[in-house]
Amino acid sequence: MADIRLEEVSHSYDGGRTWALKPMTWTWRSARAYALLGPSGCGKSTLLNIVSGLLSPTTGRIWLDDREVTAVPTAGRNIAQVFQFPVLYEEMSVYDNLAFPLRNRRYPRAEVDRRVREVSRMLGLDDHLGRRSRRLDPGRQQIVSLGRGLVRPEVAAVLLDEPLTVIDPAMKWTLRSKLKEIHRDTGHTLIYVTHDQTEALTFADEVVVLKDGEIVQAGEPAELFLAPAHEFVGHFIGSPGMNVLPAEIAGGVVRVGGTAVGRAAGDGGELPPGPVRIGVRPEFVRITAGQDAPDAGDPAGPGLAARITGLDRMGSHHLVHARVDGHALVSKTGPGSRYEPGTAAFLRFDPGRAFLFRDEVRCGSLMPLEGRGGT
Ligand SMILES: Nc1ncnc2c1ncn2[C@@H]1O[C@H](COP(=O)(O)OP(=O)(O)OP(=O)(O)O)[C@@H](O)[C@H]1O
Repeated sequence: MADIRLEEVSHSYDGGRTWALKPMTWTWRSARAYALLGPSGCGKSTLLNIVSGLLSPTTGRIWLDDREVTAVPTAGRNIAQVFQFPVLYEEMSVYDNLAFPLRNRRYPRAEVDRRVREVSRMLGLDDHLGRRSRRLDPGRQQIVSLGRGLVRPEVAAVLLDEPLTVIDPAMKWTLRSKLKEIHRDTGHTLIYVTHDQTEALTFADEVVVLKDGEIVQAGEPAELFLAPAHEFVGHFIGSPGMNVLPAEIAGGVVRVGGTAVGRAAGDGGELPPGPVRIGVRPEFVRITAGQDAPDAGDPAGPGLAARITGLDRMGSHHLVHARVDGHALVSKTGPGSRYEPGTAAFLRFDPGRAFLFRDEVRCGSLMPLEGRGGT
């Protein structure tokens, strides 16, 4: 196994008019499980095909540890790839399909048998080993494809391009946890492409978020949720996504309308005055109204004046919709909360959970005003 390092790798399909991948320097570390997450057309498959060697990058170099493989074709890279739809020899048995990548590389017969049976057991294929692949339903065929990707013990990485698309939803959960188990057992480097945040967050040690051919953030699932580095990550991950509220910095204080909501703490030093956007997830917006409303003497201040505009009862929680200074905001509250549309309310943000963005990129955090507990 090896680290896979991309150095200034980019790709254009139209001679440089548009870029499916913008110059990217990034290392996939050995033995980690990655999810490559992003919307349709953001460049996920392009990136994967460059790693596997199916596609030659327009610029840049690719390394497996200290061996450069930019010009090495797929077969010489020792990387397995599983696609969205089954890729099998339909006339071969399931056993022979699983054995194929090993026999092709001249593994000893006993080793072939041992690995095939191991993978078959892990993926629940034991009862189907003798059947012809074309006789299986498409879901089971895809599981065999997955097995073919996982059967070789020494691959540098297994690349999975939306591999569970044809699998029915109930089976998806089982297979995803199976993949995690297999990852724990084999220590393969896995790169799993998906546009589904749940799939990415539940599967990966590290999630790499791609937008318009660029990595906008990479980190552990909790990091992406708790501290989005880009507004896109705030919107794309989370349900519903992060709220964004236009504000202004003056004298180090952040104001929404006329109300001071906190101090600006820059990620890389003091933030210059001017417009900024506050990003805060619905989970971290506290809403108070009616009898719960803070009185004027509350040392934390009353919070941001808002008006409740709607309530969605979601079963496990409520989504309270409000308007603040002409902007819509959502708060996630407990299932028993009673907020009446049309009533006045106050909003506060959990300290350390509201961030400041300029040009969509995080530039700082919203800190409590001196001597106050929060917004
Ligand atoms: N063979 C090709 N020829 C020309 N343009 C292409 C080709 N393949 C992809 N593209 C373009 O490159 C961009 C990135 O596509 P890519 O398939 O890598 O994205 P993706 O994130 O994998 O999308 P999806 O989730 O829909 O598969 C898109 O604008 C797409 O239209």
